[in-house]
Amino acid sequence: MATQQPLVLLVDDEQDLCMLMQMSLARMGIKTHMAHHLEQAKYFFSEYKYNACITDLNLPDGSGLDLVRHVTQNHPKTPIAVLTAYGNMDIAIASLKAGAFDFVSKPINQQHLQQLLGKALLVPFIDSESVSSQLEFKMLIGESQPIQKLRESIKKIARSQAPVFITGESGTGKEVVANLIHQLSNRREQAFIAINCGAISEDLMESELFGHVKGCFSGATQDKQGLILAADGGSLFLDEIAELSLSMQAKLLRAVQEKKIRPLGSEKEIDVDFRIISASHQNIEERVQHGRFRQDLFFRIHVMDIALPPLRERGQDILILAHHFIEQICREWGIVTKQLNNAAQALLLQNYFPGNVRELRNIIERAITLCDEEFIAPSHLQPQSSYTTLVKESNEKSDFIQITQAQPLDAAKIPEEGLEQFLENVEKEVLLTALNQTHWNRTLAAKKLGMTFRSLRYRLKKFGLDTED
Ligand SMILES: Nc1ncnc2c1ncn2[C@@H]1O[C@H](COP(=O)(O)OP(=O)(O)OP(=O)(O)O)[C@@H](O)[C@H]1O
Repeated sequence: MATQQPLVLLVDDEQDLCMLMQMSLARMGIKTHMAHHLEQAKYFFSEYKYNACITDLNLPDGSGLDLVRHVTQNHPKTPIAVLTAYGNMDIAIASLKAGAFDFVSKPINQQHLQQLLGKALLVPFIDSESVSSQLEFKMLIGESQPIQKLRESIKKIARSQAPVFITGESGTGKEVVANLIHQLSNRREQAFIAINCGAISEDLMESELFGHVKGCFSGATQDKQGLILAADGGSLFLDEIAELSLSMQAKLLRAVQEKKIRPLGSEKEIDVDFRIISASHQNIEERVQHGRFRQDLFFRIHVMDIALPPLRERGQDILILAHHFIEQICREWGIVTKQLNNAAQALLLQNYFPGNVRELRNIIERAITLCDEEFIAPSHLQPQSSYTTLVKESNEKSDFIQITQAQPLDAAKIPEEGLEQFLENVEKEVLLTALNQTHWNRTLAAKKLGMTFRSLRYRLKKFGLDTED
C-alpha cells in the first residue's frame, strides 16, 4: 500500500451505506470522501486525486457505469469498483467490460471490501499513456482494424481482476495477448506463468499445477511448488485449457472459486491469489454441450472474452509483422537488415497461413538463412514444409505449393528406402492430408485420424511438423 494515507471516493446515494464503508476503510488507515450523485462524483474527481473509487450503479442522476467510463478515460490510474445487487452478474460483467477493477455485491461483506481495496491500492495502474502504448506496440505488432480494436479491449480488461478467455487459431498470438494483459495490469510486478495444458501428460498435470510434497509418489524426492502458487499475486495463463481432463477441471474449479490449493500428498490448504487467463483454439461451448468441459468452470473462466483474428484476415499486418521479424532476427544474428522485394511481399499477402503469426515468423527466419543478398525473393520464402499452402484454392498457382505425394504401394516391390523409412513417409503424408483437410485444426485432424490429440502431437513432433514450439 502507498506510504501516504490513501484517499478513496465512495459514491452511493444511501448515506448509511457510505458511512459503513467509511468506518470499515478507516480501520485500514484509508481516508475517504463521499459523493451521493454522479455529477458530484465527477466534480470531486476534477478536484482531488483518488487512489481508488467505489461506486453504486444506481445513482439519482445517472448510472455508475457512466462514472466507470469517465474514470477509465480521464483518470486511468485510479481503479474503480462497483457495488452490485447480489447475484446480478450481467451488470457486474458489463461494468468489468467498461473498465471496472472489480465488483462487490450488496449487502457488503466487510472482509471482501477490505480485500478488494487492499488489492486495488497495492500497485497503481500504469497511468502514463506513453508507457502503456509503448508496451502495446512493442508486444502486439499490427495496425489492422481488428488489432486496433483489440488494443482498446485489452486496456480495459487489464484494469480488472476478472478472468479472461481468449480464443483464436493456433499461432494467432493468444499468449502474447495474455502476457500484455498481465503487463498492463496492477499484477505486473508479480509473475506471469504460462502453461500449455495440451503439452503436459495427464499423470503429471496435478503435480505441475498444484505441486506436491516429498515422498507422496515414487520420484517425489523433494517438495515441489506448483505453477498456480508460482503465479501468486500475478496471472496464470492456461493455454489449451480444453485439454484438461474432467478430474483436473474439478480441481481447478476449486482453486479458482476458493482461491485455495492443496499440493498432492499435503494435508494443508494454501491461500493463493491469481488471475486466470485461459485460451483455447477449440470450440469450448461445444465441449460443454457434449459434457467434455464442465459448465461451472466455463462460466468461471469466461467472464471477459477476446477473439483473435487469423493472420490471413489481417491484411497489411502480414507485411508489418514480416518486417518486424526481419529486423528482430537480423538484429539477433548481428547481420545487416534485409528487405522483402515486391514479388516476395505479394506472395506473402496471398498466403493462407494455417499456422498464423508463428508460421510467418518461421518462414521469415528460413528466408533469412537462405538469402545471401539484401533482398528476400519468393524463392527464399519456402513454406515450413510442403503442406503450408495446400489449403489454398487448389487451382490457384503459388510458388509455395510444392506437393509431394506418397507413391502408391506396389505389393511386388520392396521399397528402396527400407520398410521403416517407407512407413514413416506414408505416415507423414497421411498426417499432412488430415491437417490440410482440417485447415490445421489439430483437434479435428486427430479426430479424423481416430487418434488422441496427444498422440497426434507426439507424431507431429517426431516429424518436426509441430508448429507449436
Ligand atoms: N501481434 C503479434 N506481434 C508480435 N508477435 C506476435 C504477434 N502475434 C503472435 N506473435 C508471435 O507469434 C508466435 C506465436 O504466438 P503465441 O504463442 O502467442 O500464439 P498462440 O495463439 O498462443 O499459439 P498456440 O495456440 O499454438 O498456443 C510467438 O512467437 C509470438 O511472439
